[in-house]
Amino acid sequence: MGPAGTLKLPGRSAGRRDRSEGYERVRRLRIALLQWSDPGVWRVNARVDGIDWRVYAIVDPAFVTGDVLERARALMAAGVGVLQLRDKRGQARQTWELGRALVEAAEAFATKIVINDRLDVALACGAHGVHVGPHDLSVAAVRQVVGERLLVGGSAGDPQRAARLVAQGADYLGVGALFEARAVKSDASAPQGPALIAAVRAEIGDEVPVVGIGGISAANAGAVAAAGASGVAVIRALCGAEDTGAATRELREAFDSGRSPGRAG
Ligand SMILES: Cc1ncc(COP(=O)(O)OP(=O)(O)O)c(N)n1
Ligand SMILES: Cc1nc(C(=O)O)sc1CCOP(=O)(O)O
Ligand SMILES: [Mg+2]
Repeated sequence: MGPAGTLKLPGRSAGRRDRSEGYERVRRLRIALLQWSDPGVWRVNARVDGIDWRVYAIVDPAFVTGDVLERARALMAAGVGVLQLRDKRGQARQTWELGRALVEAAEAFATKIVINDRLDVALACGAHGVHVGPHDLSVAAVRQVVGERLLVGGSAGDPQRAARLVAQGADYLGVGALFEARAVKSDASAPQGPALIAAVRAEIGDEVPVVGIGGISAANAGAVAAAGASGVAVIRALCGAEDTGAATRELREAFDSGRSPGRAG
């Protein structure tokens, strides 16, 4: 264990604040060189590299119009890089069954399946990853259980928490709420705007992919990209869309329109 409960991990052994300045400079230079030699590709680790983060779909059965599995398949067919199952209905059996169906469906696509909140369900259904927030298991605790096996995402509402999560071994961060989202998540913060993404980037640099979340649609995805996000995590604009494929494409195009050239996907 490192200071303040952070775990010492192979390859990413300590948080930014625990490292010497010299080590930090060399590490940043290495990342910058790798990114420069092949822009558009993350070089964090094998779980993260090569994932298209631009559209991170969150399938929440409470907000899906129509059949959940059909909606998820349409999202995968439309090329979402990551699909999170956010099932707040509270029955592990139900979530596990849906999770298994998603994992099976994803075999035909390049989509990574992430389970929200529940590490046990993520492991049991063979998902690629798990996402945890401030009221779930900590990123450090999840990492201790899964080692390098699973993609581990964490929620950050401010730059300091973002840095702590990276130090604990988070593979990526969900950062919000950028726009109004309290109709979906009653304890979401008031809108922080895309400036929150810029503040997180200023704190953690390009260490891990960062997806913005909260009230994101094609109308504001470009601003989220321009602030330095790797992608947008979205529930309503995808789960409630009449045409899933068209909504996904619009979101991706809007995100691309705000992106700086060379930023890793
Ligand atoms: C990608 C992504 N980012 C943030 C969240 C929110 O997680 P959390 O704060 O644990 O809230 P719930 O979604 O569990 O209500 C997320 N799910 N995904
Ligand atoms: C699940 C979630 N987490 C948030 C956070 O701020 O961490 S906001 C949010 C809801 C996102 O739904 P929509 O895309 O429909 O606004
Ligand atoms: Mg959670």
